[in-house]
Amino acid sequence: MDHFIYKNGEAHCENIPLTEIAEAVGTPAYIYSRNTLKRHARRIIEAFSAYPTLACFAVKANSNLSFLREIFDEGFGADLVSHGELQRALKAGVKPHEIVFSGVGKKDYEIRAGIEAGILSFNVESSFELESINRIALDMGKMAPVCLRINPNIDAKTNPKIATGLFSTKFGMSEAEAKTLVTEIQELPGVQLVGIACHIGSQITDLKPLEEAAEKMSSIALEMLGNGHPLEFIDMGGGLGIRYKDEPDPDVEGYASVLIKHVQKTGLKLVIEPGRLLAGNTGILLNKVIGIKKTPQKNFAIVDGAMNDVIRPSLYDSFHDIATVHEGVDKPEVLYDVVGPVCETGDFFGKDRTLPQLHAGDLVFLKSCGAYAATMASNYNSRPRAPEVLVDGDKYYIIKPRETLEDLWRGEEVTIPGGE
Ligand SMILES: Cc1ncc(COP(=O)(O)O)c(C=O)c1O
Ligand SMILES: N[C@@H](CCCC[NH3+])C(=O)O
Repeated sequence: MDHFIYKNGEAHCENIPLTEIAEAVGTPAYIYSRNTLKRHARRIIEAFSAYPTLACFAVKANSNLSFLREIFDEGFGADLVSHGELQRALKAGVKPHEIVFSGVGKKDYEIRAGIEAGILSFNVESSFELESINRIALDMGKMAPVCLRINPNIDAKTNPKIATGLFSTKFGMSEAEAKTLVTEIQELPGVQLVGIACHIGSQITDLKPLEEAAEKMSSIALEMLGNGHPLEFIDMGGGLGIRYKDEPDPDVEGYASVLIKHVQKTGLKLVIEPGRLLAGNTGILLNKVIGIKKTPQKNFAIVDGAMNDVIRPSLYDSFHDIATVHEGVDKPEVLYDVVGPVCETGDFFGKDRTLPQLHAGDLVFLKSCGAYAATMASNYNSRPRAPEVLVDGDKYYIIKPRETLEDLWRGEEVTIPGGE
């Protein structure tokens, strides 16, 4: 979050005071630092430059078109999970042959669109999906590139809701099933094997499980290559975690070296799918205090952002740091639950947070909202989606305007015969 800094007692994103953005676009608003994003992207590319690697940004982390454009301009491909993400990535200028398409339940129209676009690979998660891809490709007179997503049964030591590499989850297939399917693929004229993939989870702060996965995947690849299966790459997924609270800063170079150490034994190209690592600490959600409510037990700071804007605290009990836009050095410190206006007890951004005393109208910001914030937003309680702003030095751009109240209502109603 190093491009969000206090100057003259007031928080800025790069050179722009957050108060200026609040005046221009209102609150709540997502604000991203372009230079932080560029720096993160370049650090990843540099860390993997010692080995032939394709870094595919996990579009689910942040699918704003301008945000994506910045990432693709730095040489990233895309990891996607839906037709919608495919369209957004293409619109933002990704090279189609640098796209991997993940997901346990791809529908026929999504598979067709991926084949039409000419993507690098479908990361196949089941035998039924392999059959669908083969059927659709043959129907289109094409051959679809596929990669088998293996579940390596490794504990990523992260929040269970975002762990994906254990057999108890719906993701991937066992090593045994993958070994059966690689042979079956030879009999399927509509698909061509290009690789194997895994993704063991998200917000992983220990390199050990990631290394264990790389070791396991490399040994599976060596065995498949030995049996004459023509692999081109190993896709190690994403997952390296960031600092939300007291986690270590991500060791991008250490991460690159543990993956490369094992994958290079196979001679295959490496694919990675980072999401949070690029985007998470590039952005904030700026909020205004609507009012302060005191009860015998608590002080509630009720802000205008809510769980529909950033759902991570409500959904995963995730910690996001909260700060005031004005430093408030001369103010007494008070313990607050920072909550939104949504009609749910679970609508909170932070509990028992010590902040300089707040009043209605004060601006507070929720940190680490560059990933899995705007993309997980909803219209719950019929609230409009917040705008997104990209700051670049002395300038800022509204890269998505606030949804208007009319947008929320328009085209929604179908009047049934006899209805009003
Ligand atoms: C298949 C796949 N790839 C990549 C990612 C991106 O993960 P992260 O944002 O933790 O890097 C995810 C999300 O967990 C995923 O499911
Ligand atoms: N949405 C999750 C992570 C992504 C999981 C995707 N497999 C989060 O906010 O942390």
